Amino acid sequence: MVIPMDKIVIEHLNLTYQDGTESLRDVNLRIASNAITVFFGPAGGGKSSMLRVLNRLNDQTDVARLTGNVLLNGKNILSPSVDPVTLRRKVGIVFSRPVTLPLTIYENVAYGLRLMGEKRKSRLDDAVEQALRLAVLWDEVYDRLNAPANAISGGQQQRLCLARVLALEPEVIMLDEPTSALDPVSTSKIESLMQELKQRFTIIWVPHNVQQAARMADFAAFFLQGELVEFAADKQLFVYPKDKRTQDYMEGKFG
Ligand SMILES: Nc1ncnc2c1ncn2[C@@H]1O[C@H](COP(=O)(O)OP(=O)(O)OP(=O)(O)O)[C@@H](O)[C@H]1O
Repeated sequence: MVIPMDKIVIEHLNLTYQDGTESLRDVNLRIASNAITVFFGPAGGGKSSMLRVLNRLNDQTDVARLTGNVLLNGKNILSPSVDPVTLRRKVGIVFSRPVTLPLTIYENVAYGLRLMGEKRKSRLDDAVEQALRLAVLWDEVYDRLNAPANAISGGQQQRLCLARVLALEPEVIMLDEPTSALDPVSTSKIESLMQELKQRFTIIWVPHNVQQAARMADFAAFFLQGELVEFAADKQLFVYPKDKRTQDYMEGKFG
């Protein structure tokens, strides 16, 4: 049996926004590599805030206080010495609606690499193809790489966003309700794709409902009003929740 390694260790994390909202309170959590960890729970629980901490997107929002440690490969990413741009290459994010750039399919994937200074066409071509293949989109778009990105379907655009992240060779991929705007067929494609990609990456997934949480989870964390209420491996949390609040949420007693 392979024992999962901790990719990320979160210790005593507290986050308060400038308006006084305490969106995370003393969160302690270990995120395993080569696995899918789901963060689930009702709106306002702190899941998106947690993702934004993990790649320092919070640097650009109105955070009043952020304390605690977030260790990635043992190094505290909250330290001022960590460059957020470098961090965001290692910890990529896909949002709930596909946010494509008003560029061609090719340029959407090449964008981050060009920003990093890559100019060699052959390198860019290889990286674009490889990322599109990993995102299982290559066969659908290889003959129209110069078409505008918004000419493909919503499900394809979401995989394009994933390809854009993959082109930067990340270590962690975070997905914030990535299928909430997609039809069931596209949803199922993204779900099975991520089950494949977990062999190579650490994946954090905010599902859009409990059923998806249970389908996807190798580890599951239930967030409620800024608190990490419960965390468990496998599907345990969905079968035997220990906390009454987790159980009530899963039974639909509150939403
Ligand atoms: N920029 C901000 N300024 C002030 N409060 C914020 C900000 N962003 C989020 N919050 C608040 O922090 C709390 C946690 O929100 P967050 O978006 O992290 O939760 P969530 O579990 O992801 O919910 P959702 O599913 O609605 O996105 C909520 O009370 C929210 O209103």
